[in-house]
Amino acid sequence: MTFQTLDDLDDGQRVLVRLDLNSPVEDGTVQDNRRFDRHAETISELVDRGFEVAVLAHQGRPGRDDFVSLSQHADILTEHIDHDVDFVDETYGPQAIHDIADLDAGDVLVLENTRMCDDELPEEDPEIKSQTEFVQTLKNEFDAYINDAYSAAHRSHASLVGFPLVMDAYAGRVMETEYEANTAIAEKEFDGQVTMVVGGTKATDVIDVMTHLDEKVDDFLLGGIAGELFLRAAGYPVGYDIDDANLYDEQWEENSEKIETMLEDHRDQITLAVDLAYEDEHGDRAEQAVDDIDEKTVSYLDVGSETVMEYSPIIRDSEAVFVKGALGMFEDERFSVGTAGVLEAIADTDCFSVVGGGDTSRAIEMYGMEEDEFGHVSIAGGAYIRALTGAELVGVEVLQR
Ligand SMILES: Nc1ncnc2c1ncn2[C@@H]1O[C@H](COP(=O)(O)OP(=O)(O)O)[C@@H](O)[C@H]1O
Ligand SMILES: O=C(OP(=O)(O)O)[C@H](O)COP(=O)(O)O
Repeated sequence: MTFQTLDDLDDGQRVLVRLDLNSPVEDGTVQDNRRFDRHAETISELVDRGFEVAVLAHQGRPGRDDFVSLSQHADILTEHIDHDVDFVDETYGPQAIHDIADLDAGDVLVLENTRMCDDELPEEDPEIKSQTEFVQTLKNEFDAYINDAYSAAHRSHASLVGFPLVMDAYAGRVMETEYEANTAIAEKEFDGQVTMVVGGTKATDVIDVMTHLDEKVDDFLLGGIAGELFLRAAGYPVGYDIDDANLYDEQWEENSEKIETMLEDHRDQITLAVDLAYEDEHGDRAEQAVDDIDEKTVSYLDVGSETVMEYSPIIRDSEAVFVKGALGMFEDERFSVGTAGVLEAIADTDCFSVVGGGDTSRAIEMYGMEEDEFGHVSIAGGAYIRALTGAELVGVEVLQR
């Protein structure tokens, strides 16, 4: 490992710490999850060592329902570290600078959602990000920058790649452990069948990575939004938006060519759902074989039971299984059949497994499984599958300079 860690940092300094607290939001309420647990270890260590700590993090994407303030995150973090965490509703404005100046040893202050600043997005070269007003203003307030956000390290955003170019930069404990685990996993070789379960809502991330994993992975089992897009490419009348959610059409525009090429060149490596589940007029789960769908009139929220029956033996025969993204909206028990079914099949075998994703890893406890039934549970989704390809993550690269 070539980056500096908290072991290289003298106690008691004023530090700017980038966490990934990006969480599911239900009806405006931020849901506690494994990311808080893991980052709490880094923050607790900094508090115990007398650092003055300001936290940078993002939540959601502009224009989506999950794009909310970090005020609730500060409260959740308080519970996890059993120590007061303050919040200021600015990222680098005058009030934020004032509150940062007021920090004493052991204080923790969460700054507002980085994605509320114009400079944070879009993805640009680290050099450009390092010159933004956001980075240039905050850098003067701190002795060092710590990046603990491995799960966001595939994004070239200001708060992730700008600071290491203009400040002393270190990896936090989560960055360190996730980097070590995922790099070792990427280097593993398997004699037997390697399976990747691909779901979730961020189809663009997974499709891009799938095109680089076709030699490493023998079988991709599809579900979630990516699964429906693949079904669309295979000629089924699904995989487009029928409401305001904007889950499918934009990602279809971005990826349709890649999906069609994957289907043409690697059809034998791709297993698609044979049935899908939706909410019927009584509010119950109903299932429909994909061959019987003439027109998409409902939102499909899970893969069906037949699909789980087809995926389970493939998992049982695998030497390694990688999961990225949920097969359905598992937070609602009616639509947990696909995600819980696949995770249970993995837990029941002695294959090597990795379950990744801030959201997906929540399903483990939610459906009565234990973390130690899996080889590695990563709080990263897109970052970990990108690491599997052997590619460096931009946020890690800048720490290694
Ligand atoms: N068919 C679907 N419709 C709506 N949401 C879905 C569907 N399938 C999966 N999801 C949602 O995907 C989320 C996980 O997406 P994503 O962020 O890509 O994965 P992760 O957080 O695991 O990286 C879950 O919260 C789940 O509710
Ligand atoms: O949740 C995240 O990624 P993940 O869903 O792939 O685990 C990261 O916080 C990155 O968020 P983004 O995909 O909105 O850039």
